[in-house]
Amino acid sequence: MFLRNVMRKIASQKSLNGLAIKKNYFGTTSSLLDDFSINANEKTGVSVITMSKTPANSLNLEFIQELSMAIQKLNMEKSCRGIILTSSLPSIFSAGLDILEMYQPEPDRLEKFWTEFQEIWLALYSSPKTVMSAINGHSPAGGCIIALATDYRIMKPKFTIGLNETMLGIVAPFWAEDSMKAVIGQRRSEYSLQLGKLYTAEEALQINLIDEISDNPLQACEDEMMNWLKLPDHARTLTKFQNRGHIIEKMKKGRKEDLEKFVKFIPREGIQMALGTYLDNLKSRKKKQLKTCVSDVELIVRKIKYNLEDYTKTTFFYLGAQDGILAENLINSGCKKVIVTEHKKSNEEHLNEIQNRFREKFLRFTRFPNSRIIEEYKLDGLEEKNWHTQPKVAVILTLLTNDRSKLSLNSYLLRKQFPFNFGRTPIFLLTDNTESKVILMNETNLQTEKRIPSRALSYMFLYDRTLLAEIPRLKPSQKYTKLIKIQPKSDLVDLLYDEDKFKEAEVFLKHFFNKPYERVIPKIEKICPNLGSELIDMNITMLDRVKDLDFRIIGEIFRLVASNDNYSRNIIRVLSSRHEF
Ligand SMILES: CCCC/C=C/CC(=O)SCCNC(=O)CCNC(=O)[C@H](O)C(C)(C)COP(=O)(O)OP(=O)(O)OC[C@H]1O[C@@H](n2cnc3c(N)ncnc32)[C@H](O)[C@@H]1OP(=O)(O)O
Repeated sequence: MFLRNVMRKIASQKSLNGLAIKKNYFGTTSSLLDDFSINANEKTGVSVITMSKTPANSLNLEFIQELSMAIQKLNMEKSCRGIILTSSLPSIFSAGLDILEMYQPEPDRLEKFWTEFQEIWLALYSSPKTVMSAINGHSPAGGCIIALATDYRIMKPKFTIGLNETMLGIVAPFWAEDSMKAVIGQRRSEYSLQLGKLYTAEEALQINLIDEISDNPLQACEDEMMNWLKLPDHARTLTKFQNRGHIIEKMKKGRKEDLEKFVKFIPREGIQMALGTYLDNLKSRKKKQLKTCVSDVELIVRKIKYNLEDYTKTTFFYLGAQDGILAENLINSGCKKVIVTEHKKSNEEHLNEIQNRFREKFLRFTRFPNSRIIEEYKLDGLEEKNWHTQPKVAVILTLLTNDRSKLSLNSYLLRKQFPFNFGRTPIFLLTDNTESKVILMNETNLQTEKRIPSRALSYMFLYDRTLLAEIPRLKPSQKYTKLIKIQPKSDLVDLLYDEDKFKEAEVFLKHFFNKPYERVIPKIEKICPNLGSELIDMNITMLDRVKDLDFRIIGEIFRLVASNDNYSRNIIRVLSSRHEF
């Protein structure tokens, strides 16, 4: 019966659940929420679905709904022969179900959530296409369930995978368990599930939970896919269903009961307590916790790769102050320097209040040119003209805005009135408002303006990669790809997240900072003739001035410098090992 249905579906390729099939689906499309994109290759018939829901590709209701819909569409698309699932996040394939959907849930949403999860599993497990997972990061629980629903799994070394539900005090659904058994066998499955085992890729390969290990799982999947696609689709698909039919039938028969069980089980007090504790542990695992954290900063911190402590010694520019709350929080959480820029008279009172409260911590408190800020610069003993030069090391723009008109205002101000020449200064964007990311789009237009050369912007994007991934409603085909293109080197992105490289740079810089710049540069130039001029070019000439800036940030700049032209990254290592510094 089941096979007959499958045959019918393959033969007709008619719409499923009323979904329309697009005439031509080749090229790249992205989900409405931009949580994933699909790249359909016309030549091979293979579609790559790349999940990009920061921070962890955790599966919430909306994400599952959209993903499921996309998979169902591909399942019906004649010209699609293979699907590869992967992730754009640097270390997570999928963190499984979004725990927040299960913690203190709303009954209706909880029901929908589980129904959709069942649906996506069915769409994958019973897909007539060849489906593969390029598991390029951790893949616990629901992430593993998704991977198990595909036909072939290739994983990057060192990351972990497994059905760890018992660790959360919950139980994997019977259909996930069945698919696990089908892959690794009854005994191993029972053992793994009861203990909530998470396996490294190497261990997972040993027990056949994955099929291969590769440093580039996506490429490896694409290569492997070609072998699968050599076979006639109908024969391969029918064989798949012969193998999986009983599991799919069992799931379909039991899904209503499974749903009832889930919606009863999850809200139970004991389960909620277990989930709450698990969530707390997940959060407290973070090495660096914010001491002071109110909602807006918390929001910001969720959206950036590094947490606020990484920025606390950095100079902040605070544009378009609405109420100064972010400035306060930055200061409370240890920020050494805050520069507040304000253009509106109406906010003056509040800003004055902040200034008074945190006077000793404010290096500069300013408004835009033509207002009395300039005098305040002078109060600080700095010449106005100095502030019309490029900021030395790092600028963090915090664009606190609530609506579009303010966005464009900020953008306008940044372009027309901001007194600094950003030059090559790395720019971080810190925001509490997803909409404000649109500002970046506006700023791309500024590439044509001398004031903010594209290189500065490219740094902004480097640092801002995770933010960009979150931009809602921004279609890759439009501005996003444009942004990506102006990254000077894509491998730099990886470098920025490489802890070891950070350390190297830090060691070097600690030596460096103990010496006056004039004495250091000639020595550097002996080893590397161009580095000194690069530094000057980058305006890091007054090292005594930037002494107290975060080493990590300066380290990043060094690595950017070092990796740019003819410098080898080893320079940093060589320099740091020389004790005369
Ligand atoms: C009858 C009931 C059946 C129920 C079936 C359930 C199946 C499930 O999928 S339950 C979900 C189980 N998932 C997990 O246990 C994974 C938990 N996450 C992790 O272990 C780690 O996050 C990771 C190994 C995946 C990645 O570690 P990494 O250090 O790289 O990142 P983190 O800093 O831990 O995470 C980043 C960020 O994301 C939040 N987060 C992670 N996982 C989830 C999740 N599943 N749901 C919601 N949020 C998640 C994490 O808290 C971090 O957020 P903050 O930056 O705000 O702290």
